[in-house]
Amino acid sequence: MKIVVLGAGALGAYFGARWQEAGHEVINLVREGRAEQIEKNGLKLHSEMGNYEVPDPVIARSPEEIESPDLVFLAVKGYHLHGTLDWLKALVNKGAKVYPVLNGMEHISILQKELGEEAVIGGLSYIIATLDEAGHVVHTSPFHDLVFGPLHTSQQAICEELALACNQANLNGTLSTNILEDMWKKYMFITAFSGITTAVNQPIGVVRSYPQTFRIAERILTEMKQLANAHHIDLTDEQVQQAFERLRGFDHEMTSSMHQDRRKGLPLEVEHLHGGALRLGSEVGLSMPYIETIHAMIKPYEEYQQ
Ligand SMILES: NC(=O)C1=CN([C@@H]2O[C@H](COP(=O)(O)OP(=O)(O)OC[C@H]3O[C@@H](n4cnc5c(N)ncnc54)[C@H](OP(=O)(O)O)[C@@H]3O)[C@@H](O)[C@H]2O)C=CC1
Ligand SMILES: CC(C)(CO)C(=O)C(=O)O
Repeated sequence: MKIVVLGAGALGAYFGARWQEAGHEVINLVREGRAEQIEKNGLKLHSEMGNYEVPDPVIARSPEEIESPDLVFLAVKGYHLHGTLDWLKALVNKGAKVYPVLNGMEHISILQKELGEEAVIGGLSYIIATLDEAGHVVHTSPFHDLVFGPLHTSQQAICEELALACNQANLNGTLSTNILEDMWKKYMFITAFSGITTAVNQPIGVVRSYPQTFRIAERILTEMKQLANAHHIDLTDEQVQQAFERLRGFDHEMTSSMHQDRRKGLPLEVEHLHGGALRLGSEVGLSMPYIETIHAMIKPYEEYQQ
């Protein structure tokens, strides 16, 4: 497959390198700063699942340099989504479908509105990855999972092609039969996990040792389940409990990517995740006091620089 990685940061560069390792054609469509970093330092993965250095990372600085793309793997932060729309439109006009892996849900309707419903595949990822000072990927989880599935009937073939590409690569790819439900399940989980760890500024083990604090995570899961139900997605109380058990089972030091960003003084995706949930709630007249409080607590750190 010919895959364009738009957002060749921690997650995008990781999966792009894995596809390239498996023999697929991968082009990193990047802005100037990242282009210079990759040209200077190369593209390396330091990974629990196997280190890898991309022999000749392919870089493009504009979609005009790219012919006949099959797929755009979109892995920017929520607050950078609008800045990618012109490049995405150019690539969709050249025939590409877009596979976004951003946490959250709001980006899907924005992308569908801007690019057309046929262009946007559903998707998500489970991985823990970050960039080091050289711009190399540091992958610290034993999982590196991609889930994707059609949001439009015309997308079955490209999803099957992607499933094949994932099978050939050193990663776990799943072609979902209900991608919307899978995305909402992750949205429910990440809103609670990133919300509580970022607001408290502690990893999950510390949160768990204060039952009254940990209970807030369960309340957020419940509010997200109600939100999903109000949007006709059939999440259940049992799935809330499974997500809560997952938080119970994490290692003491485990934390969310949003909390890692807070620790590094980087901008936070709170508006895309928690703000997005509140906007989706107000569309259906649902009040979500725990999410509203967590959103308000994290908001002052949104643009925080240490
Ligand atoms: N990291 C993780 O472990 C996980 C992340 N996610 C989700 O994946 C998404 C990406 O996260 P992550 O990889 O950590 O983020 P990073 O910040 O590491 O990478 C994002 C990249 O997007 C690039 N970018 C931003 N705007 C543009 C643009 N207009 N054109 C080209 N490139 C652009 C940035 O480059 P530049 O240097 O130019 O700013 C940066 O390299 C987020 O939504 C996150 O929630 C989900 C699961 C786990
Ligand atoms: C839950 C986790 C760690 C797994 O992908 C994640 O998505 C994040 O923290 O952003």
